[in-house]
Amino acid sequence: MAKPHVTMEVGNDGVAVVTLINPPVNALAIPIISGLKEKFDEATRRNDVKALVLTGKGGRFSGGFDINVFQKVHATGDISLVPDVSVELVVNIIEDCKKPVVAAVEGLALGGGLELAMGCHARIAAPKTQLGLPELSLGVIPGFGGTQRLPRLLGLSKAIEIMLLSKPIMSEEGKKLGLIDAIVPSQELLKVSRQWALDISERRKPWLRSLHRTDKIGSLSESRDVLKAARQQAKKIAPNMPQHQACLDVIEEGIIHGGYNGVLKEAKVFKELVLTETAKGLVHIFFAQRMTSKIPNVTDVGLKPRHIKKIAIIGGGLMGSGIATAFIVSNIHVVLKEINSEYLQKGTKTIEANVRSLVTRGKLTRDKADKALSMLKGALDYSDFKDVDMVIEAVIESVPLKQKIFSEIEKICPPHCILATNTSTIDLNLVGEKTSSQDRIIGAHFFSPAHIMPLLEIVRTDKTSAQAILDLMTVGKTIKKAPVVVGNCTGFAVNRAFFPYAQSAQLLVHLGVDVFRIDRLISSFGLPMGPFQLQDLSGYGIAVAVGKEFANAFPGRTFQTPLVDLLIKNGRNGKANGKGYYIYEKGSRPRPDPSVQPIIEESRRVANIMPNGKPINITDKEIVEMILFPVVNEACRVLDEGVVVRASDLDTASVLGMSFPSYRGGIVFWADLVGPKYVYDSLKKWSQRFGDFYKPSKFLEERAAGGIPLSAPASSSSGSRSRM
Ligand SMILES: C[C@H](O)CC(=O)SCCNC(=O)CCNC(=O)[C@H](O)C(C)(C)COP(=O)(O)OP(=O)(O)OC[C@H]1O[C@@H](n2cnc3c(N)ncnc32)[C@H](O)[C@@H]1OP(=O)(O)O
Repeated sequence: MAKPHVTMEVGNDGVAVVTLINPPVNALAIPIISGLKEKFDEATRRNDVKALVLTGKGGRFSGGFDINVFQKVHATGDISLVPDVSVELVVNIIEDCKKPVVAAVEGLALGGGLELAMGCHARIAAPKTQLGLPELSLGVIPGFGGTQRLPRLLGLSKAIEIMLLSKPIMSEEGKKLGLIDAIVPSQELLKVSRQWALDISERRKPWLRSLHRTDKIGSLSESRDVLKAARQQAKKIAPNMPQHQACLDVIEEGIIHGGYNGVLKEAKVFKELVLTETAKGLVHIFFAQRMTSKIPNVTDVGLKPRHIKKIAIIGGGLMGSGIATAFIVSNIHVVLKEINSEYLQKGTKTIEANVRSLVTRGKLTRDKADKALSMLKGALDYSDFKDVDMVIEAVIESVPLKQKIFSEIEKICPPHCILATNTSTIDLNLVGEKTSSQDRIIGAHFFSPAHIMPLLEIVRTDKTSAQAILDLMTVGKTIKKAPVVVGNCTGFAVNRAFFPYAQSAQLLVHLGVDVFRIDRLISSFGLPMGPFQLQDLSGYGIAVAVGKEFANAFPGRTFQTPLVDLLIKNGRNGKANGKGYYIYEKGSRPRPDPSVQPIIEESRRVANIMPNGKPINITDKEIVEMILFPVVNEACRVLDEGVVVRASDLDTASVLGMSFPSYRGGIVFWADLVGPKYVYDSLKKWSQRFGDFYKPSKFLEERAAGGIPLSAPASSSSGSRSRM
């Protein structure tokens, strides 16, 4: 592949077209930035150049500054790797250029890409071009003048919304708001941009420098009101992250002291933010998510994904109907099979409600909702299975039932059909034991609610074919899931690594710690809710069933709580019946229920594990660590057994499947920041006090002793096995 570079072609009309070339997204790598300086310098000096057009090759203007540079800064701590672009290039060379510069924008202009375009004197875009400043989602702020120019081009409120939410707009909206000067068909983009540039040079069109504009900013007091409201919003949406408030401070600087001072402050704050742990975590997750689509011997052996047009789902319960929803809204035909018409009707109703809720939340238009529902067909037998490309079984967790279903569908479905199960715990070899189609058997483990949660764990056995894995990965992306390929074991990667999460919380309660204190602390750490509220939400039946599975699979390191059974005995079933640890009332947030205390007390008496019968004394920090370090410990076993291809896959899976905060980089990345030795020492100390639940794994012990990060590849410590 050619190295990133910039070209310049000067036409007979006197327009120099400067083109960014760095496929696939023309990221602004260091050679691109130096190439831009060079070409602009040449164009300014040449007498035959009257005006410039800046564009990107391959139908995409630019995806922004090269994020690999951030990764290098994080690895080395050397911030000087980030070049000075905002003043040197965007202000001095582009915006203050003596010849007019027009940006010809197509496909996408994100981050630094849009910032370059905003430094130009006009912007012409192709239809449906994405425009945005998503830097906050990487833990930084726009650093090439975006915090100053965006508000000046389209007004403060909208600019803040685009930056705080990291949400791009389309060029059509950009045109209405004033960010884009004209929208023209892709094939005319360069022609119109050239003419526009000449028109500016001949004063037929205005020569505008965005940084100098004030017409859209409003009065100082209006701006302060907008900023105040935005600060409140930022506190809510990003409580543990520094970049949102920092972005607003920098915008304010520009409003009070002028755009140029704003740019100077922006450059300083940008560099400070690059070095934060938040930026490290978010940049790590950016690349980790993209790595999940690279599976050795699957995605690198020249296989072509087959097109999946029609699928069948067996079981219309909560999971089955959620999965069906995910497929039909992506225009894939679904046959939903149930055992009787009552269950089928129930499943269909749930799907309709799911689709309606997507419309209500603005995620789907009414037309698309109608189209989606027309892709669904109910069935009570297998007659519609003859031409399906994939079956996903989503019935209750019963081995004999699943075995029966798989031997039936093997006979009825076409030979290319993928036979998938949505089991969350059962060994896939058992599921497929009664078939001779082991190569087509695969796990498609969705997370509830399946039409919303982004993770799809693709579980493979030793016998699953590479083609089946590739097909499921591909259709997974079509239905907008993030597929992570994992190996076969109880709980697979996510539920396996996180089973100690709920159990450790239960253990702490039985050592005398308050349920609601635990939930508050875990929420403050950054998970959307604590373990007890989560248990209320997912229902106690699941907690009991899953608890048993893990106790059987991993005896000696599970805590079997008496509390859930007692809650059920007392008529509580969590959110489902409005009574759990919390009280659930329509229209109000869940409130801690004081009447649950006597049940907790009874459970403590039954478990009888408090040292000397007294509650333990424990700090807030210890509570968080005693809940999350056992997860790290199990994650170590997942890594050691090769259940994931690489440690960063478990990071992605923890963020997308368990809502572990992305700004902490995922479970393994976070543990490496905390330090394997510290995690090991803490677990060791607790195991001596509270038993084997906390006993450090061999993998953790070795890594801690050797000073090796948990994320280092398997060969970094001895004895790792592989299930992949
Ligand atoms: C100073 C400035 O203000 C700071 C900045 O500009 S920071 C950067 C701001 N820009 C962004 O956040 C955009 C990040 N990129 C994206 O959101 C998406 O990649 C995209 C919408 C541009 C394209 O999405 P999509 O077509 O699905 O392709 P996707 O798989 O994500 O990316 C394709 C490849 O480009 C790479 N890439 C995308 N944007 C990149 C960037 N800004 N820098 C480096 N590499 C980038 C990806 O890592 C991926 O590489 P791979 O093929 O080796 O895995």
